[in-house]
Amino acid sequence: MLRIEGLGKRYPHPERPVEVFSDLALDVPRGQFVSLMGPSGEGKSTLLHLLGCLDRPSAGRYWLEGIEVSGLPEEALAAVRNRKIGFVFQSSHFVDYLDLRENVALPGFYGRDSDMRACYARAGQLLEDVGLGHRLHHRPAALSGGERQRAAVARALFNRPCLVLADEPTGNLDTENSRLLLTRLRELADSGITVVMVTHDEQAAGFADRVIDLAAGELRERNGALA
Ligand SMILES: Nc1ncnc2c1ncn2[C@@H]1O[C@H](COP(=O)(O)OP(=O)(O)OP(=O)(O)O)[C@@H](O)[C@H]1O
Repeated sequence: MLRIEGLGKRYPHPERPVEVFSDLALDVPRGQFVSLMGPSGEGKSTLLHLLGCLDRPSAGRYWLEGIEVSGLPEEALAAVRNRKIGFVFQSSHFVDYLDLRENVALPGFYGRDSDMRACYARAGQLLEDVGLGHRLHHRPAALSGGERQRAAVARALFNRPCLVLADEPTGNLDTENSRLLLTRLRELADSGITVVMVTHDEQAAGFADRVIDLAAGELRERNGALA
């Protein structure tokens, strides 16, 4: 479902370019939940950005659902990003003057689906699925951190992505809110959506099917095998 080969990323700098990694390989089947761990500064977020088509690799190739996205022009890449990938970050930002349901429906207004009633119905259902059905008309600022992160998952799912990328999604959450969020990510994977999550938290990683460390420019499976 997701495959990278010889993937490299170098951030340019006039004096000292930063070579984060130069040759990563990884294969993730559909519906697998992968936790990406490893020491700080080794390139986990960088890799997640590449997988999310938010940035381009300096070397190597990337396929998503059989399409080589690393070779696509900017417009096509943006279409892949919008249609196939959902994002959840450590601190999720919402549009303050829109209510929760409008925020979750927002990706639909930019996309193919311009039927606003259908968009709102879908947003409402997604919020219901994360236990926020009673907060549809609340402003994002009125929500707790845990509720906001769950709403972020609802928003990430709006365009029916095949891949959800999460960068330390439980970083600011307590144990119970982390559990709720991770349970939802687990359910997504079980329903066939591929999930890649960066985390520093061993307990969070335990919700995944597979734990991979990124260190010293290499991806290494927790069982010791090279990814
Ligand atoms: N835009 C940039 N320009 C230059 N260097 C960058 C840029 N973004 C990241 N880096 C560097 O790339 C390396 C990897 O950063 P990245 O944020 O991917 O690591 P990480 O493993 O996610 O770290 P952490 O666990 O602390 O979040 C770091 O040395 C960082 O300083």
